[in-house]
Amino acid sequence: MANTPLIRINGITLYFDGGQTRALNGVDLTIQEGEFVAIVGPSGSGKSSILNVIGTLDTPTAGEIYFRDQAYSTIRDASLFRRENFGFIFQGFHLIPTLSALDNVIVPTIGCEGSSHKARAEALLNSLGLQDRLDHFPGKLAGGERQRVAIARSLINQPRVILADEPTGSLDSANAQQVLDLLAQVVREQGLTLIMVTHDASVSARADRIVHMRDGRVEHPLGAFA
Ligand SMILES: Nc1ncnc2c1ncn2[C@@H]1O[C@H](COP(=O)(O)OP(=O)(O)OP(=O)(O)O)[C@@H](O)[C@H]1O
Repeated sequence: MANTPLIRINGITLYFDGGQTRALNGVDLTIQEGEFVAIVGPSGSGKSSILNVIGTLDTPTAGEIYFRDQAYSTIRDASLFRRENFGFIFQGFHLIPTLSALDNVIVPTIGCEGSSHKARAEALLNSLGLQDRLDHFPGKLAGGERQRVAIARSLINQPRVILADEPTGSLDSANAQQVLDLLAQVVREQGLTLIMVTHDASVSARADRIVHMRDGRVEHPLGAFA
């Protein structure tokens, strides 16, 4: 594991509703390259919010985030930065119902240069055991299969970090286990960093580190706050 953190979060605050709702309240957190970090905490504690600001889906109200040495406040093209560095996996899969599994995986490459996206998507789906499902629409796939398509989609642009928000939350325990095994395997093989929000203790138990959140802050051992 590298000594310089991959991601450094300094005093991040995030407000919604014109300042009426405080989702994050001074979060400090560092994440090393190659780490599997589980983010846990009560509902409303800011878990999804921290994932969203790391992934540039939300812009913090105050504070700074660094990716290696690049400060987020200096990023000119957030969607390019996001596409180059992050893959996203959501609890509800977020697949497009009118596209096949293969086309769903290709969606994040739209507008990108290069011609090998389809071959790469096929290879990813094959590696996730979906070689017989390439032409299936999401409605014809089981939940575990849908999430495997979503994992393939998250990997299509060769990101450095996977941000997963309750990826097993809609699956029964056998499928959850299988999806988690596949995700952990691919992350390990490719040396990716995995940041995962989860309510499931059997999922967080597999992480290198568990980050506890409460009231928009990272809770440290002994009840102290960062
Ligand atoms: N887009 C939004 N607009 C307004 N308020 C929001 C928005 N997103 C989150 N919030 C609020 O910010 C706070 C933190 O929400 P967040 O979704 O980050 O928590 P969470 O820990 O992920 O919760 P859960 O486990 O229920 O998903 C909550 O009070 C939530 O209602």
